Amino acid sequence: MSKPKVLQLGEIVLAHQAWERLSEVAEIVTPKATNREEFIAECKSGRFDDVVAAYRTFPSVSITGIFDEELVQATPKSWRFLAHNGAGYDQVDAHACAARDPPLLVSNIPSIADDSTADTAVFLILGALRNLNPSMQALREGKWKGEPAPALGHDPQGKTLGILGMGGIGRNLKIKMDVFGMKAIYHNRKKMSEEDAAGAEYVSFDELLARSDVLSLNLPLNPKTRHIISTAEFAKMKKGVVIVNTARGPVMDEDALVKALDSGHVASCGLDVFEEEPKVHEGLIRNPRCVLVPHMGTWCVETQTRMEEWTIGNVREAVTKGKLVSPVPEHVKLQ
Ligand SMILES: O=CC(=O)O
Repeated sequence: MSKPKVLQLGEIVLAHQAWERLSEVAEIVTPKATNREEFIAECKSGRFDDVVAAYRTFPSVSITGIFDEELVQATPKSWRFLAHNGAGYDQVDAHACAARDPPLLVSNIPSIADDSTADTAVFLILGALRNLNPSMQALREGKWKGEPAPALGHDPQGKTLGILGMGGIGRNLKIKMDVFGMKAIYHNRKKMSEEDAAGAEYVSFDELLARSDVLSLNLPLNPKTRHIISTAEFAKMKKGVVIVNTARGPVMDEDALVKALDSGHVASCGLDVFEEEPKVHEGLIRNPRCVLVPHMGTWCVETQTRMEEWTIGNVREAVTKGKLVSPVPEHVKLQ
């Protein structure tokens, strides 16, 4: 009997053994396409007609484009599962996938990226709050601390950390920043149990904006959260607030952030994500008070290995048992 087919969209960099073991239960196929137009044509050509599940990475978007309605409608009906290697799945329209007949069920990686993403947020909070970037830049230019010396930074101890989007990463960050003496408040659509919020205080959105000394964005990107932080929201924040974003660039209006930085209303920021990656707003590049990291939140051997293994586990479950281990929340009830 022939094995079910798995479509590989993107490279396996670390979990080679798990990937090899997958070929005991599935035949791996790879696309010939090098861009979206070719990929859609390949889907329609019948070449993927026996594909049951696909493994996908973030960079594979350069071949397929966004998994939107148009692409989902071009996929063959045999293709029932899409295992995404990442926590955030804004490159995949989960609603369009659910609406297809039969649904194309999507999985992500649930908690594996929490530590490394929260660690990146800790780095950005400390870097932005302590104003470390100008002196680091000056040192590399042979100017020691720089002339004049940079403005003094601030200690985290006793400051209020506002977390917008208290999920696994927000909770992990809250616990880590307890050690630095920060008091955490959070806003979600719904209040969580004390235990899930790790003791952080629940506040309204406006109260979060008004009380935070450091505001950390930890919410997923979707049509409701796009530009959730813009001019009106900056106006409600304290003068001298520090903004940190390890979620997705488009949850914040970058133009509005640059204006708020230029006026001094926002003192500094730490960003791992940008609105139009890999493009970075000129107003952020020229401002030494911005600590900028090129989307490295999970860029660690251990985390990346576990992410690949987990995603391969989803593919394996799909082809052997006809279900996913960790479907995205919107698809839990569909399988
Ligand atoms: O950005 C990284 C992820 O969503 O896993």
